[in-house]
Order: sequence, then structure tokens, then C-alpha cells
Amino acid sequence: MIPLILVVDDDVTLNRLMVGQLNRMGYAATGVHSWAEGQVYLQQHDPHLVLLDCQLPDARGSQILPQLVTDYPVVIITAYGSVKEAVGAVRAGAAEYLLKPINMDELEMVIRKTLDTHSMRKEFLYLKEQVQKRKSFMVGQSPALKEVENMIGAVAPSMMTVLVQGESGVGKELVAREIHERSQVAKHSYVALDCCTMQENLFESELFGHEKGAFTGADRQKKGLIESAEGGSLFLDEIGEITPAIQAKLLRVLETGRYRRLGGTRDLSANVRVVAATNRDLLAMSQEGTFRADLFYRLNAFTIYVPPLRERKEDIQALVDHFISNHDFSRRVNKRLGDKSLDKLLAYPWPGNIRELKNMVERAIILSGDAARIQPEHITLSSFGSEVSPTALAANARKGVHLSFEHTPTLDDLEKHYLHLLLDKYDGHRGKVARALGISERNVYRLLKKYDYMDA
Ligand SMILES: Nc1ncnc2c1ncn2[C@@H]1O[C@H](COP(=O)(O)OP(=O)(O)OP(=O)(O)O)[C@@H](O)[C@H]1O
Repeated sequence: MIPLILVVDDDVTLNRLMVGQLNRMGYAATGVHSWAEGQVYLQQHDPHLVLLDCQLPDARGSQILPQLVTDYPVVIITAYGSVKEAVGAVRAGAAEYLLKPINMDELEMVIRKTLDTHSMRKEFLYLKEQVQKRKSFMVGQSPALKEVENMIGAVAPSMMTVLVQGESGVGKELVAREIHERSQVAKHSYVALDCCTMQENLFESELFGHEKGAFTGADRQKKGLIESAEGGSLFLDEIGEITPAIQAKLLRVLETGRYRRLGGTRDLSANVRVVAATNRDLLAMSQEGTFRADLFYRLNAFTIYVPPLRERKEDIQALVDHFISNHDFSRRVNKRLGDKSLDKLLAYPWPGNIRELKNMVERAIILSGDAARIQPEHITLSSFGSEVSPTALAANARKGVHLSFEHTPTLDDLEKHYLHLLLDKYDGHRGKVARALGISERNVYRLLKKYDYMDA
């Protein structure tokens, strides 16, 4: 697009010279000789730049500028010797000034620079707006999810500690991420730590760091994640799993902002926003004495409860579409859910929540091959989910396990189903499954083969 330039100058010769020069430079310039004519032009056109003489017969630049600069970049022309006036104009918002007599090379340079700066600024403002309008990570339109989003919006800008509660796989980590992205510390780090995957010592050193010689093998000082998240957010997943010793240290961080590296003698200060998540009932745990009540009350200052998928089934269709369109790039597919398939998904209680739905979609994409529609036969759901009552599920969820059978299960049934549940929970990560079961990874392989999850 050719940039339009309006030249407002009552000096007819100079006006003609400037318009000629600008047109030769590839712009579409128009000259007018008074502010009245300028206004008429502006009612019908939207120029990319206005070149304005400060002393027009019918107006002074200082009067016109304030309203003009809100809509256009303005370059001021002033008489030689009126530098003060030029500086005043720049203060009032003019992009640049030119002194008479006008040097045509300088005119060219100033106009180019002003147009470039203006278009960069416009681009910057556009991108900023896009970032602010950025769609949330969370897919779904249900009133329950809207409520979660409202809570996120309310707490994100403050630096308050937040506790995210909900069953396994409901999207608690996503909520934590969203809080970070919408916070004042969004441009700093977001560091996540899963509290249930490590032994106490390792976990402590991971979180707080350690000094050289703190334990056998600590051959150099190591920063902890609290330090890595400096100025940003620290997400502690499965907070209900931390040991009493760590609970005490974490309480100190939340209360005083102070902590020590493992083996350290010096206090360090923690400058992070803590978001914690759990699928356990921390209140009940604090009443039973397995979780410090004072830590619970610190964490519980602002709680966001993420409802299970069975309580917001309206989101299923949108989530399935989202998972299909985000399917592994190299195998991108163009599929839709058949009507009967949706009915099947709506009838299922989703004990593994959105993680289970996501895994199911992945499987269905593979099982449906080249078919355009995902049909009910492509949908495999765990048999132990469909007969479970929501109350039983909720009760089990508090304990972090959802297993139910129509018959009295054998030990193998239990082992198989529990393995399945953990594979879903840890997205097939065998190391995490091994840690959760308290067995070696080799033994997890053995179980996978035993139950035909892997070829022998
Ligand atoms: N509203 C949502 N929109 C899109 N994806 C979602 C949504 N909620 C959850 N997911 C996806 O579901 C999976 C499980 O979510 P996430 O890990 O956040 O659950 P969680 O509650 O933290 O689970 P756990 O308690 O086991 O740690 C992730 O892949 C996540 O991206």
C-alpha cells in the first residue's frame, strides 16, 4: 500500500516542492494551504503522516497538535530560529520537526524514519493486544469451567499463594500455568515440581538446593528450584505427599520467605509465588494429623476447586475437537466424532478425567485408521469406570485411587487395573509408574508384558 501524506503549509512554493519530492519518493502526497483545507481533507482521507507548518494563517500548530497527534504521526515545520517552538511541538506529541529552509535529503530521511517508527509501534500495539487477548490454555465453555477461570482472573494479578484442588487429571497443572501467565510475573520463570516422585532427601535438595558436601555425592553447590523460579512462580504438584520435615520447611518459606540449602548455614530469601495442587483432602489430612494444619491454612488462603469432568460433560465435545486438532503434528488428522460416539462419551463417568479423555482420543485416532469419523467401536473405555457411582468416585478421589469392580477382583485384576490407572495418570511414563508402585522400572516392564500392554 502506498503511504498517503498530507502537507499543510501556506508557503505555496515550498508546499509544491515538498509534495513533488515526496511523490518522487513513492508516496502519495497532497498539499493544502490552510488548516480549514486540512480539516476537509482529513474528513475524507486517513493519511499515514501529516507534515504541518507551525504557523498557518488560520491556526497555530500548538492549538492543532494535541488533537492531531492522537490520530496521526505529525512532522512539524518551523521557521529557522524557532527551535524552542519545535521542541514544544515534540513535547506535545509531534514525532519529529524540520527547520526552514527545508533540506530535501533531510525531509526524505525524517519522513522515512517517522513512518517506520509508526508502523513498528502499530505492530507492537497489535501484538500486545493479541497477547492480552490470548486465549486461555483451558478448553471448555461449561459454567463450572467459567467459574474456575473467574477465580484465576481474580487471584492471578496478586502474588497470593494459591491451592488448586481437584481429582487427578482435571487440569490442575493447567490452572497453575494459567495463573502464572496472567500474573505480573508472567515474563519470569514458571517452575513445576511433582512432590510425589522423589525420596525425601532428593526432593529437599531439588527444592531448596544443597551446599557442597551436604551429603555423599554432593560434590558441588546446587541451586534449588526456589532459586531457579526467582521472581516467577513455583508450582508444587501433589503437595499432599510431602513429608512432615518438608512441610515444616515449606511453611517457613511461606511465612517468612526464608529457607536454607541442604547442609547450609545461611538463610536465603525466596522471591517466588507458590501455587500448590492436590487431589487429596488436605483438611481431612490436617485433622488426622498427617498434614500440618498451619501449612494447610497458609495454602488454603485462596483455593480453586477444579470440578471433575463428569460434572461438566458439556466440555467433552470441545475437548475432543481440541485433542484431535492438537494430535501429534507428524500424524495430523482431520477427523470428527460420530454422534453415537458422543453419546458413549457422555454416558461414561470419566474417573481419570481429562487426562483419560485425552488418552482415549489418542487411541481412537489410531484405531479409526483412515475413517473420517470416530465411531463407538473405536472408543475404548476402562471397564471399571462405567459402573462406578459419582459418590463412590468422589470418595475414592479423596484417597487418590479410583478402582471398582462388578465382581470380587483377584489380585491380578487389582494389579492390572491399578497399573492401567497409573499408566493413564503418568501419561505412560514408566519411571513415574515404577516410583509410584515402589518397584523397579524392570519390574514395571515385566508387568506391562504380563498384561499385554507390551509385546513379549
Ligand atoms: N480444560 C482443558 N483444556 C485442555 N486440556 C486440558 C484441560 N484440562 C486438562 N487438560 C489436559 O489434560 C491433561 C491432564 O491435566 P493436568 O496434568 O493439568 O491434570 P492434573 O489435575 O494436574 O493431574 P494430576 O493430579 O494427576 O497431576 C493434560 O494433558 C492437560 O493438558
